Amino acid sequence: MTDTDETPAGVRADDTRGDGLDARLVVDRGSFRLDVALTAAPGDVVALLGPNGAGKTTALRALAGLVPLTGGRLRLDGTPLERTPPEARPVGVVFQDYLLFPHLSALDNVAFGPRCQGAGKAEARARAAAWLDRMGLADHADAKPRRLSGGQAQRVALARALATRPRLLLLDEPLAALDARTRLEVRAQLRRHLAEFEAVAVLVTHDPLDAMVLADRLVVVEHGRVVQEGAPSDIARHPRTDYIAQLVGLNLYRGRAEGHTVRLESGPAVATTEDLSGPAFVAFPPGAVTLHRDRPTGSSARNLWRCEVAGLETHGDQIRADLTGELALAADLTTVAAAELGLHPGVEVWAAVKAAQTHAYPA
Ligand SMILES: Nc1ncnc2c1ncn2[C@@H]1O[C@H](COP(=O)(O)OP(=O)(O)OP(=O)(O)O)[C@@H](O)[C@H]1O
Repeated sequence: MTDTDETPAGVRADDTRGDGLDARLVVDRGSFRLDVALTAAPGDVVALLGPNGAGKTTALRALAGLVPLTGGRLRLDGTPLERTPPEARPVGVVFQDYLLFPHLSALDNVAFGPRCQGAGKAEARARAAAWLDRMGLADHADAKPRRLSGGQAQRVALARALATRPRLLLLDEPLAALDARTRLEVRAQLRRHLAEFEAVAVLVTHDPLDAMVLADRLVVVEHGRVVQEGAPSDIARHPRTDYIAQLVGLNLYRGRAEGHTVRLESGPAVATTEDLSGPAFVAFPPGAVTLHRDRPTGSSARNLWRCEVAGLETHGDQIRADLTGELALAADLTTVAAAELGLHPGVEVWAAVKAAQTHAYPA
């Protein structure tokens, strides 16, 4: 081990966290240094989020063994992997452009992993067929990648990664190659597959919505360092940097859509302009919320909630208010507006959001 493998105070040096991922990834690339600690329990979906050049892909490649660690540690289910070559790691990777073998059918692409792990041809193909079936692609088993749509190719790539029964699933910008409409559909499917996945999944994205919808926990990386991590809603309401306030500035809730309304799992209903039915997410930016001390009259906003100010934080020339009450949400307002409203923790406010400023997505 190198001198960068420090043990945090209070943690025993031989504590290997038997289950899941326990990593501190230190990678030097010229003048760039990545130094990121990542831990996750089986079943966790962690999103690495950050701007271009932050080091997300480097972290993912280090987990896969495609770039060597300069220092730190990498343990999966208690087993050190630093010296294990990529092909021998129990790790499945879905690359951004999928990297399917063009000359192989979808079935043989998926069977490739189990074959490499020593499965016989028939068994590998049977496993591959079962995965394609699970992905709703049984009818496309014989298709070559060029005949698959973007969404289908993405599912084949996911099936190929999962067919090896990885203990760590890595996804590099899994939705980036898709057009906006396909993306909605594939995001919802990917979310379901990740929810069923029993080991650790780490995905890299610079799309905050993908990160918030797909992951249980966000790890925000800037300049090779973790600047904040936590549950998506906590980060949105308590961003630690101006950059994160802008990046993860999204109020996002789960519920059930019926026409132009999404009834939230815990809380009120949110009016939207989208017409959906079934499980859905609904989101709106903190800037779309207007706050009032008295119940507004004559407002065209269809969404109106009684809230209390839990906290206020300044980000640049904006103030982010953390609100609790009928609905927990973040609201951005100017410092002048905050002063005029006399906002401080404990003050009761009405929060209004126009239906046109919310967006609903299938979940
Ligand atoms: N092969 C390489 N050799 C040297 N430096 C590299 C190499 N690949 C990436 N880097 C540098 O490492 C840093 C992190 O890059 P990385 O691709 O990990 O960032 P990222 O967060 O994934 O960005 P993006 O969202 O643009 O993909 C950048 O400063 C980049 O210039």
